[in-house]
Amino acid sequence: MAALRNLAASFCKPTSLLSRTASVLSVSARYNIVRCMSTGKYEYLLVEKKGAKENVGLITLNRPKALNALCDGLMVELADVLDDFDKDEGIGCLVLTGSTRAFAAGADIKEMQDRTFQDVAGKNFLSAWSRLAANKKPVIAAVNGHALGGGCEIAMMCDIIYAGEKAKFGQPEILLGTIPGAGGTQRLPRVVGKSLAMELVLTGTSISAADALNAGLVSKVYPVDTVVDEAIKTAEKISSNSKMIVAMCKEAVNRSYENTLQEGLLFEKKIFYGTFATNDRKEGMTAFTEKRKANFTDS
Ligand SMILES: CC(C)=CC(=O)SCCNC(=O)CCNC(=O)[C@H](O)C(C)(C)COP(=O)(O)OP(=O)(O)OC[C@H]1O[C@@H](n2cnc3c(N)ncnc32)[C@H](O)[C@@H]1OP(=O)(O)O
Repeated sequence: MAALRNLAASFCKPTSLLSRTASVLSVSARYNIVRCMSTGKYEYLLVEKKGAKENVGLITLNRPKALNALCDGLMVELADVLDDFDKDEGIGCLVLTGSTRAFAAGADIKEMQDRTFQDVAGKNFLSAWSRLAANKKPVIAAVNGHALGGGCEIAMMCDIIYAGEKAKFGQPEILLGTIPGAGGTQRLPRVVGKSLAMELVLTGTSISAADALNAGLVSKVYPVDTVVDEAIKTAEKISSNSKMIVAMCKEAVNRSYENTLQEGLLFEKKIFYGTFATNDRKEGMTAFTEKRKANFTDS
């Protein structure tokens, strides 16, 4: 109960509520999303703190009737929750999950079907989606069921993907007469290679969790009912490290996708040197030599 009260309080802080309302209103206005924020509850998400130290933020996509289709309102709420968790100093890592049947079946086709070129290009459709990829704190996707189209793309925006045994990954946009718009033609080939990515985006077929593991799209596969708990366990391990050093490490790995190897190695070295300006680097090495557990202060 105390945890719930804390969570509610953190989401109801006047500044947080104001900024959340402002960001929702600005994006909502562009897409004519009519939604009541006055209750402080999310319409499309469940948000909890997990782990023995409540240092893991669990975000559950909660639009079951539409298989968690990623409508504009849901993506705005997701961006909003990410902002809140980013500001929360007690949270070190996030887990993003859906239902047993679907992580997410893609962008909301019914919402998209009547949009024109002017609507999508002029109003910068999918702009709220990039918030997840830009998150400073690590995010683990715990995927069960369908992760299709935008569902596969938001899983790929996460830093680690754990899959339940029955998960399915695919980019079926071609079957709708369009192409992926949130990274399916860009992130996917970098992860699974050109041949498999081409096959998936050009045929619209999906692959199993086992094949996704083989291809390197996911790092681990678990029984369906344990994947979220396993993700939380890993998130707790990450959260027990220095948040500052974790963010630096995440940024260094992400640079490997953007840079040449030489530029990446240079960037890594600079970040590595940078850790020597922190108290946590000093504490980590001191704790090792004193044979005790490090007590990081995120400074
Ligand atoms: C990000 C960008 C730029 C693009 C995209 O993501 S485009 C979307 C890509 N995704 C897809 O094309 C997948 C669409 N969904 C399906 O193919 C199927 O729903 C399924 C294979 C995931 C599951 O099939 P199943 O027979 O088990 O279930 P359904 O009866 O088809 O679905 C249940 C319920 O959910 C609604 N639904 C499912 N996916 C979406 C979606 N992407 N957008 C909107 N609504 C979706 C589906 O219509 C049905 O609801 P109703 O019974 O009320 O119609």
